[in-house]
Amino acid sequence: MKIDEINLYKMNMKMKNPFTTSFGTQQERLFILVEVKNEEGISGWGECVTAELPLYIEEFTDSSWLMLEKFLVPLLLKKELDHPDEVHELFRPYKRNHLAKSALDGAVWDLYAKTNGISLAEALGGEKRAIDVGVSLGIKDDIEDLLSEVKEKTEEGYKRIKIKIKPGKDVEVVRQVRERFPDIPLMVDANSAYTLDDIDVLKELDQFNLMMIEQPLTAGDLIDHAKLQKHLETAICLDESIHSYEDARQAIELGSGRIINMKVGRVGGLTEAKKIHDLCQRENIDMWCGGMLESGIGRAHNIAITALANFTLPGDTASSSRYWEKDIIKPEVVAAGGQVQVPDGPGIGYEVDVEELLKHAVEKKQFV
Ligand SMILES: O=C(O)CCC(=O)C1=CC=C[C@@H](O)[C@@H]1C(=O)O
Ligand SMILES: [Mg+2]
Repeated sequence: MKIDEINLYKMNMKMKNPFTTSFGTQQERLFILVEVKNEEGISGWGECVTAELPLYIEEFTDSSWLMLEKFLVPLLLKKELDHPDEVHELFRPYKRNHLAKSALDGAVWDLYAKTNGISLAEALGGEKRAIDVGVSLGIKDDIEDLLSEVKEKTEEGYKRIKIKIKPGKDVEVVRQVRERFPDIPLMVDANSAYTLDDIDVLKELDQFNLMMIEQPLTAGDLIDHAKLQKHLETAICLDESIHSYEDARQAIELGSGRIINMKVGRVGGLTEAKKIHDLCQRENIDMWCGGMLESGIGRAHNIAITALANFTLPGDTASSSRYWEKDIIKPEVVAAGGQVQVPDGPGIGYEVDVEELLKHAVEKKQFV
């Protein structure tokens, strides 16, 4: 397939509700969509899941826009490719910038699947017809707001509830959730808000039968997580510490955690995500697919990768309606009974609603 045209769209979409984590609050999502077209005019779509500020990772939307425009698009434009795996190799000379790389990687995978008349899930080797999904709840000022959201989402059938914690909003919050909901599958995500000095607080979480404690310590750390895991009954799940196959290999060897939250953007795309999946499958490391408050295009990619067998735990791919008044795909992603059906149409399996997309595009750039 020849990448004949590439379009970048800088998007500004307002989420229904603010989303608060240990490092800040988002409601206006400023991110990038990328479209790659072949000579027949077929489009593949990808999403660069940056935010306006570099709070979760060092990349941010304006930096990724520049990275795409100045370095990555010129490498890919007019290239003849046999397989999407070649994109990862093309981009290798430039360091990191994984969210930007992932957007183009994902768009080429979508185009490849479409031109071969298969679903993206099938192209990746996924066989699930439906995936189990959970939901990630932001930090709330009032515990009653959190408890009512846990009740609402549990009644909607989500297969697990993820709540955010940070110093001062941790043990007591989890205690009250557990007292109200003693049996629900429950996990916490600390977004690197703790250090080994907080080991006593983190050990107190062991009493709540949590599925996992996600990324308690510094982003990128493997050593201290390995030390901490030895003191915890609860599994540590790594998010911001796993940016590549190499990170995953070292984390497994060190015992830094027992679960990996796969975010396709964080690792630089579907090709690397698949490599990490296969490693975790060989090493019996549980995985699930994390979310980055994506639009429907990013959600579609998350559904496709989650169709692979070693995505053994419910991920963050909740319904479009949890985030958006109106998503930019048709149909929207719908979680029913804690499951999302894996589309079997070509590529991502959803139609991109370009008219709706353009309403939120604050900038567009075409490369031909
Ligand atoms: O997309 C979703 O619903 C998951 C959102 C979520 O939990 C996160 C999004 C982006 C970065 C982080 O704040 C956090 C995470 O760490 O998973
Ligand atoms: Mg996380």
